Amino acid sequence: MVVDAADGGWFARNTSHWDDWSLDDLVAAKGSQRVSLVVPARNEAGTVGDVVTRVREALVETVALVDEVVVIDSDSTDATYDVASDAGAVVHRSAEVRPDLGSRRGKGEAMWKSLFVTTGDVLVFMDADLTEWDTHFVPGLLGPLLTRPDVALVKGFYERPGAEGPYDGGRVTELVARPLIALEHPELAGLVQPLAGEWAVRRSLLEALSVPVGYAVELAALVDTAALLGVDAIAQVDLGRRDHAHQALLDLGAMATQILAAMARRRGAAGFETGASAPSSTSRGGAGAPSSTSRAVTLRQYQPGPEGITPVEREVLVSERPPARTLV
Ligand SMILES: O=c1ccn([C@@H]2O[C@H](COP(=O)(O)OP(=O)(O)O[C@H]3O[C@H](CO)[C@@H](O)[C@H](O)[C@H]3O)[C@@H](O)[C@H]2O)c(=O)[nH]1
Ligand SMILES: O=C(O)[C@H](O)COP(=O)(O)O
Repeated sequence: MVVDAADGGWFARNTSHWDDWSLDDLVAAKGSQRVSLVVPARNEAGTVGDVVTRVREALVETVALVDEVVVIDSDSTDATYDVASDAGAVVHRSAEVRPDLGSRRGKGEAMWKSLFVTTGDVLVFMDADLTEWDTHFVPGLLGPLLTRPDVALVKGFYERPGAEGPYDGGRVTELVARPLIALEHPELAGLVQPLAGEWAVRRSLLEALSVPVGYAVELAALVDTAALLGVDAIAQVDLGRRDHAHQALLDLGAMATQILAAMARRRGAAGFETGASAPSSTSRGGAGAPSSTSRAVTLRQYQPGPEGITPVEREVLVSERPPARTLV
């Protein structure tokens, strides 16, 4: 096992395997705590039903480890809501949760909104677009949280088939997240999959964190947890193997922009201080709600067109929601 000096031995202290605990152990350790599985989903009608059905059968009906399966429908235009509902999930449209707080586009927004409609002391997040996975992901993620009071956030990791082989972390992971960690947060270098969408967190922690509305939610949660509680409040679990739907390269450019913006904000970079607009950005007022300034960066990319290379611009939201506990 590799123990990276950069992480101060964190990997060796805080890495487990999903079958280190039996389901019986976990149900006993859970006691009176409540566990919510939260699945943020945008246009995932093809896969969300399978995720919900299998988790319900294995972990709600057969064993009482999960108390509720909640899908947050993130502005889907397909049948995600109905498919998830038919599979037995409690489904909420992100935009309809706490409408007084306004609505933003993005996965982080859906996860933040889940805090207002779930009852769990512990929240487990899982992507809705999984194509290779199993229900042991959920107990695996709960293991350290239910058995170690010092742990507040647990990340999953897995083999994931990619262009570079089974340990390819993913394009944004390898080209953006790991370099950022090496440069600015070496204490997190032991995280095998820092961007994994499969993670678990105590409600008390997530309610204390600022949450980027888009794809920076994962890296921001790690950085902020380490700052708030120390890096040993984070653990990780080997979940085996996972595959998912892959985004196009240009879409991942938007994801990378969101992650870079969240890290720029955390280092207090010019233009990203709290209360400031991002440079080269448009700022739009947001329905008068608290935390309502919606910030966007213009990302210019290029695509071939009939008359040659054509610029294509997209507005990438880089807003963050404030700690939910400040809004109750
Ligand atoms: O606006 C959105 C976009 C996505 N999703 C859902 O979020 C999950 C993950 O989204 P996806 O587009 O599949 O992300 P990936 O390209 O796979 O990105 C990886 O890396 C991201 C950055 O850290 C993480 O947020 C993801 O969970 C992780 O799977 C899926 O269930 C989506 O339906 C939303 O709910 N709202
Ligand atoms: O983790 C990542 O970098 C993103 O999820 C992209 O993954 P992919 O390159 O496997 O699509």
